[in-house]
Amino acid sequence: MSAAARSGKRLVVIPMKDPARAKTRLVPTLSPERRASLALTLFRATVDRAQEALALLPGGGVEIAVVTSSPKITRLARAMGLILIDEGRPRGLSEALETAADWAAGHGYGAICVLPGDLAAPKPAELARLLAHDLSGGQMVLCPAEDLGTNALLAPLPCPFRFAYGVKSVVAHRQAAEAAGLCPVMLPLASLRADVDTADDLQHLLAHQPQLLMQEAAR
Ligand SMILES: Nc1nc2c(ncn2[C@@H]2O[C@H](COP(=O)(O)OP(=O)(O)OP(=O)(O)O)[C@@H](O)[C@H]2O)c(=O)[nH]1
Ligand SMILES: O=C(O)[C@H](O)COP(=O)(O)O
Repeated sequence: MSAAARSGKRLVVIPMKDPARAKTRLVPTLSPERRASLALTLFRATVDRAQEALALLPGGGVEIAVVTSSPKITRLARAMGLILIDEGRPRGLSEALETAADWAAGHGYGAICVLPGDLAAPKPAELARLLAHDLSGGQMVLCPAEDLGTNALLAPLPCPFRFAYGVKSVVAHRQAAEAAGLCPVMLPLASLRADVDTADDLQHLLAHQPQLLMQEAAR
């Protein structure tokens, strides 16, 4: 497909570390094997939900990519039929996403939607609502996490501000987008408020989505 034909298209980008280096906040709670397994479970669940969301959208204007430096995630993403973006040497989440946004702009996509790979249970209908959001009038969209992280972001390409993932990043992203002349819209989607970072998040997942962890054990 030519760049011109893609300009109305949107790219969902899921950033993913190597599972062996992931979920370090759970070091006191889980063994290295279980941390890696949890990271993979959450990644697969996020991809599945994103694929279900795409099926709800008419017209096929959205594709899914993974940005990673991990050989294991590269193999898995290929097997899942996803677009692969090589982040090169790992330099952090915002830098990996800058690489992905540059790649997407260079390949003619008109907008990027960043979804972290550790969302516990995003609802496909809510993801579809985000992915279909109108970006006319310079809008961009932020879905805040409970802890004021950024659990989803939809921005036009080329992206006129730099990513600022980290503590209270939704505030930083809002300010950066405004400073770049965009109009940030806060979209507090209920199923995108939680990700799985801490032992408390994991307890919540076990209490409310035990089937997610059982599916992985059965693989
Ligand atoms: N490609 C890429 N993805 C990253 C990087 N850092 C974090 N991620 C991904 O971004 C999402 C949110 O990551 P974090 O919560 O910051 O990291 P985590 O490994 O899940 O957990 P912690 O180690 O406890 O911070 C997850 O899908 C991570 O795999 C990075 O440097 N490169
Ligand atoms: O800005 C953020 O949301 C975080 O850096 C990435 O998400 P998490 O650490 O809350 O998973």
